[in-house]
Amino acid sequence: MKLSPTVAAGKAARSPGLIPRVLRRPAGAISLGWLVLLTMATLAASAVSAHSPLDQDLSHVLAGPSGHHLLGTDNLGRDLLSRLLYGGRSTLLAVAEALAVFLLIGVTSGLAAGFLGGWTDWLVTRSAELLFALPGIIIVLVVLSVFPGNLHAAMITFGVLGSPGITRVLRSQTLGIREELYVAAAQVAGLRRGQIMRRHILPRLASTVIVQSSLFAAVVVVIQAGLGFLGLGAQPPNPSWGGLVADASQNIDRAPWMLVPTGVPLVLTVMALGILGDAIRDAATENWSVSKLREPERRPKTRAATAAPAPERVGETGRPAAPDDTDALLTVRDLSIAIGGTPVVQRVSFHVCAGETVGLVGESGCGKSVTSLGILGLVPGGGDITDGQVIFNGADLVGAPRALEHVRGTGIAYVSQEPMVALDPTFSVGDQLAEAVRRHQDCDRRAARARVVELLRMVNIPDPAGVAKRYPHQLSGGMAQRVAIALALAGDPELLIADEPTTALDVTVQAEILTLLRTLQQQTGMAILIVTHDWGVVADLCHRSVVMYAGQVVEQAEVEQMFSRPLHPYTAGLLGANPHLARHGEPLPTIPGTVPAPGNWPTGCRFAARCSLADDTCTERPVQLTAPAPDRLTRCVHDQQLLAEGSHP
Ligand SMILES: Nc1ncnc2c1ncn2[C@@H]1O[C@H](COP(=O)(O)OP(=O)(O)OP(=O)(O)O)[C@@H](O)[C@H]1O
Repeated sequence: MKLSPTVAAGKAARSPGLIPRVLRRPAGAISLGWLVLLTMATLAASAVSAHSPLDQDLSHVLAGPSGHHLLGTDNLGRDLLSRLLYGGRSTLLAVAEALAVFLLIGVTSGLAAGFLGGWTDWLVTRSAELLFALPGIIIVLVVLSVFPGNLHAAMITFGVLGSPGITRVLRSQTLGIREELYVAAAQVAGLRRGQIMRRHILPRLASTVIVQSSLFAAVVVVIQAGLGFLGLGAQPPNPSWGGLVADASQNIDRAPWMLVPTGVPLVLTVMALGILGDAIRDAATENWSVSKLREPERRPKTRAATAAPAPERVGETGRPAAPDDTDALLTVRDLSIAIGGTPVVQRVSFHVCAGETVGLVGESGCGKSVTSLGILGLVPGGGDITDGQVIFNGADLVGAPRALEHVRGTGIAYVSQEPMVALDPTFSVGDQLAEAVRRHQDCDRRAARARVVELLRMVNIPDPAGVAKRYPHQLSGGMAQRVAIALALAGDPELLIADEPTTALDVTVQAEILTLLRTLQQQTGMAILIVTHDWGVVADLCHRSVVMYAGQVVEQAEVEQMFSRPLHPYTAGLLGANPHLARHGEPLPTIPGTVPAPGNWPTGCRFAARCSLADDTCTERPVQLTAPAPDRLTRCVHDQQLLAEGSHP
């Protein structure tokens, strides 16, 4: 599965914080400075101006600025500075009211629609479209005609009518975040949906919320001033910014100066809110550029097998025979999965027994990751399980969200191929682990912290207390994978699904992680389903292996048997392409052709186009799995021939 790299940079954006980064921008600093100054001045109006906004001095009407009246007076001799500041209070109150409603509705509905999908999404999207279609300002005028002079009602109405804007933005952002693996990891760990939205998605939306709020506040200031100008705001003699502009425009012939103290603050405030929104957006995104991402410790896939222990070690440990699936901890039975209506996994069956390690092997795109996520009810790309069963400890998890909630984290844990993406960038390692520990154990903060250190020690992290304080972006790839494993262990799972846990790691680190998994399995007795394309990993860790090709299981066997006598030409081809078997100076053997894409699967054997044994019988009809020998399953019409020949890679 391919993953977005953006999350890895998330925490990088925290240092330094958002406010210092906004202040580093001159436009941001000036805008914020103006808004803070204005807010403080309006709140402390009585201290800033010695005059009351209602006091009339008919001997000084329409006067210009003077020591006594710093901004002059209006046509009734009232102090303009005082009226401006007191009028600002009603503007601030209007902004606060409209913004509160705007955020309450917009954030809640956008988050819920994007994360929950389904009918919630449908309802929210349709409601937003309906609100968008309404003529906002006319509705506000109607409200004011029903509740004359009631600015609170007008602003609450305006907040409701403005909310679809932020709802749509947050919904689409949440749709993207929902697909990221750390959200899947939080689900796997058993977090409830409300907790995931609040703790893992909302923080990622914070900068968007601030930007949208700032832009909406600018609109509210304009609307509130407009209503005041029309005489629909604060009733005379109470001051309002719109009313002041109206007074100034009526006296423009006699006292043009009056427009300056009444109009300029309004214009500056609207501009400051707009510019501040831009500055916050720029500051929030500056550390998210891909160029600033820490390069993951990548390596070409072929080198993995070179570094991994050689297949000759198979069988050294005296592994058990293929167990009967009636004792299985996990039984996947005829599992079919479709994404966007296209089948990507078809009638996949296998099982994993307690304490056993099973390898799910195949080329890229064969459906290994989708199958392993499907087990946990987390099919990517909005896909669905269309058929089959996933039986864990006797209970079918398909279409059973409650059972899944109980199983995730404690029954089955998941470690992904991209640990940096699986960890939430907005929380420290210690916080994430402590959250997982407290979810699974009834313990206080202190006990959770102690358990965090113990877990980090279990995965061989040096200085566990120090590492607990770090954020994911401060970890190396190997360390992040150890933390991801520690997170998975927090619920003492019976089964760990590890999806290519070493793919994104450096060669030396890969071997350490594999050793760690083996040690942890010995210590805890948990079963492991490991998704891999690397025979070295299979040889080193697995008891049995399940080979997938083009969405189907094509062979299953005990690892020793599969290595010594593959009963499917695809398995034989994959084993033959093992870099360990390459002769010096000769090109690495490969299987010609590529895996057919979902939607383009042929009717007969899906491997036929690449198979040297293929004949007409292969392409006539779908090939069924057969058991040509005890504990062996293969999907090949030439199974008896392969068995008789004792095919070797
Ligand atoms: N989010 C998604 N949206 C659409 N299609 C997807 C999505 N994830 C996987 N698929 C499709 O499902 C099929 C199986 O993908 P899957 O990731 O399970 O393969 P894989 O065997 O695990 O390969 P890899 O090792 O590259 O992850 C592929 O054809 C892929 O295109």
